[in-house]
Amino acid sequence: MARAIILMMDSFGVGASADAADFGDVGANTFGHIAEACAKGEADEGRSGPLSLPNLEKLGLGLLAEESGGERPPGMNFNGPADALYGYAQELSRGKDTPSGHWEIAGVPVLFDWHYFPQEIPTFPADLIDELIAEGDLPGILGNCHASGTEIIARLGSEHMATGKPIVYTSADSVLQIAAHEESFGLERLLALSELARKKLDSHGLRVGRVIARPFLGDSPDTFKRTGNRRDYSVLPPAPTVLDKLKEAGGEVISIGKIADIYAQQGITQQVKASGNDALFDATLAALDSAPDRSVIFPNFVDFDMEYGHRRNVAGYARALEAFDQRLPELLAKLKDGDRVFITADHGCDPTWPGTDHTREYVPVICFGPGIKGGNIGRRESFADIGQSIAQHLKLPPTEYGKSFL
Ligand SMILES: O=P(O)(O)O[C@H]1O[C@H](CO)[C@@H](O)[C@H]1O
Ligand SMILES: [Mn+2]
Ligand SMILES: [Mn+2]
Repeated sequence: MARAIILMMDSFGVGASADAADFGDVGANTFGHIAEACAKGEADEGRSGPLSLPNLEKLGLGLLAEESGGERPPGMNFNGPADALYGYAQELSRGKDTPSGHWEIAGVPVLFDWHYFPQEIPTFPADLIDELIAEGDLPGILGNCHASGTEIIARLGSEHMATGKPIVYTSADSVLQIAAHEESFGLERLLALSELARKKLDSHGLRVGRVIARPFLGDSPDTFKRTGNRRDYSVLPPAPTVLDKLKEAGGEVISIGKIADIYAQQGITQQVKASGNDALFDATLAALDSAPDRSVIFPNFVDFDMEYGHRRNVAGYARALEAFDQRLPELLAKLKDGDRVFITADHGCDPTWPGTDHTREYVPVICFGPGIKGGNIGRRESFADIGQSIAQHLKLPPTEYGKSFL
């Protein structure tokens, strides 16, 4: 049995990378700053005291974070030896966005520049929006600016419901996001409009990473809440990833949560939907019971990023980390000979950092499984080392980028 399980802790950075200055992120450290706030008693909502991650610590998380961030995050007292291979990786891709991070982990760094919308109002090109309004049969749009997704539905949600104009916005990422009410506007209509926006961007030659449909419910700024029916419409990865190689070889690639969307359905053989970190973990455990030899089981734990990182909610992020840590023994108990678990992240999103966007950081690289001897694998030059290690483990043709640590 040879299987790979990739636990993607979306946005769990472990310290500003060497090129963080290019992104205005020198000093950012998602993990380090959460641990500091916890140690100071500043993250006591729904939890209390120093950050407690005993299971991740035994896998080398504190040890690797000391190297990547320059000091041991407070609360991390385990001195080894670790039960896992542990290190950290810098990103070759030029963006600190979700597709870049994910594709690079699967062996395909993004070496071109995405199209980003300017910090102006209106932010989107007039001809693009005119076509979207005409072909989408809309009375107009709201927003047309940079925004945080929860803030903009609180501000414009009521006007949206009254006028039927969808809220179209972007962020520091290469994204066009459309928020609309699931009932008053309609979920199917929102998804169709998002697909249309994807086609329009492509036909205008704009290399925008993703169109994201952001459905929400509620009837007032206090009750508006985004639902689990979010959909991402990504461009295709520029080259075959290790997932494509496994699918091609007849293996199973099981997407749990938004993975399939992030890879634009490429190289995916099964899709499991789940919303929220706990349900995603449950689905991962269920997949472990059924996945055959030569499988990749790939969940994305999106709450870290979407619910806490972007919302700059330190206590919430700490709670989610502790909850994730507490579930790891369930996963360990299910591993079979030949299983290799990889724990990593796609970028940072330091909840103590100014603004609401991602931060350019190193990501953790942890690998363990039955019979594996732990040890320090140091600083990896690309996230692609994970893809290459998976290619080797599953006896697939090598990926173009990355060095195996197995
Ligand atoms: O503020 P919200 O809508 O959550 O947007 C965030 O989510 C997007 C996709 O992950 C990112 O581009 C980021 O800006
Ligand atoms: Mn992400
Ligand atoms: Mn994000």
